[in-house]
Amino acid sequence: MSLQRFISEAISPWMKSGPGPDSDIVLSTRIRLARNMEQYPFPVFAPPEMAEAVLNDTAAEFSSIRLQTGSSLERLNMDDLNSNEKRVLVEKHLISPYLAERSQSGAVMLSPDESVSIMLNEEDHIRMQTLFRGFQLSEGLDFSNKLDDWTEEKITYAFDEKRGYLTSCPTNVGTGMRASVMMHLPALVMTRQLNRILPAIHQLGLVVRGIYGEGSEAQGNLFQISNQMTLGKPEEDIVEDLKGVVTQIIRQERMARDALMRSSRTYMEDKVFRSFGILKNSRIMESKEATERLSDVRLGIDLDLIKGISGNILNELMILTQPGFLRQYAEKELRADERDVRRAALIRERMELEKQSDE
Ligand SMILES: Nc1ncnc2c1ncn2[C@@H]1O[C@H](COP(=O)(O)OP(=O)(O)OP(=O)(O)O)[C@@H](O)[C@H]1O
Repeated sequence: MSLQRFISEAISPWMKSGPGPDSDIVLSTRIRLARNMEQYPFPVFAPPEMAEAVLNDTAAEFSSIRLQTGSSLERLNMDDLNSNEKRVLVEKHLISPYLAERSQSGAVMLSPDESVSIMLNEEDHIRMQTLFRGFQLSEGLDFSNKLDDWTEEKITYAFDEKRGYLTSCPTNVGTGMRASVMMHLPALVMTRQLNRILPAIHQLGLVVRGIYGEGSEAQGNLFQISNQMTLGKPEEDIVEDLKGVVTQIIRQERMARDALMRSSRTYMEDKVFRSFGILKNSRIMESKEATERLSDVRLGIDLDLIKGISGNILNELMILTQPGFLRQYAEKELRADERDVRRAALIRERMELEKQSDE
């Protein structure tokens, strides 16, 4: 396993193993735990030699983990990567932009299928991320708890009896957990119902973010919904509350899709097949248009209008057509207009491949 493997394919192996529960609407589930070591200052306050000690201590422990498949985690030091390699890892959601900027004493430990990513010396000493196909909050929490228990046997966490796990940012104190689902909600957007639902979600103590997390805009009708509160409730209750809200949203998105298909089937077919045709034929494609068209095609696949194309196309092409990946394939820096040409070519190529594999 090498760096090349992690940055050459847009779609992580964990995404490829078939659809997950409710994956017509929930693309993936993520659990993130923030943890710190008791004996060292938090990363923002740690002098370089202490940051290095944190990195060496934690990386040594995580290297000895054996996952269910018998595989181990691979360490990538930020120092050893060039800026585009880091950008690609950010585009794949495997590291944060913050870690990418922090070259000294920052690292990530990745499982071969990329479902486990542990950032070291990010905002906290340890940020453990686990990703799952579809809607799997309870399964995700179970697995993260196992990873956390295993780590806690080796590393003494900064923990306070009253406040729970101590973290750099006060918004993470307590459980240190963010549980989230990435949802594709085109019908709720089209019927303008999401504008009504979003404020209600906020009132329930949940956050809605775009595809690239905090501060990112919603693109391609993809919305990440996660817990805001980390204090005062056990992890299981936080996850149960989130599950309840997500289940409701799934129901409403399905009802909106059904209603649109009943009332405006021709309009829906036109929208889906028009985007499909444009993606298969364009010579210039801006990223905003690409994400919108890809969302239409994914909806077409989920409504069974488009057959023989994998539902993963949305996740894959959204990542593959980001600037870092495009640069990686071009093997040179690209201007924005050159990127648009390459993006269109890549999408056409990928669509052609899907067609061939269906024949
Ligand atoms: N359910 C999910 N499936 C796939 N990727 C996700 C999911 N949830 C979040 N992500 C990705 O994880 C990255 C981090 O997200 P975000 O900034 O929201 O979380 P965080 O780092 O845990 O946040 P914070 O530091 O604000 O607590 C982003 O790239 C985001 O798109």
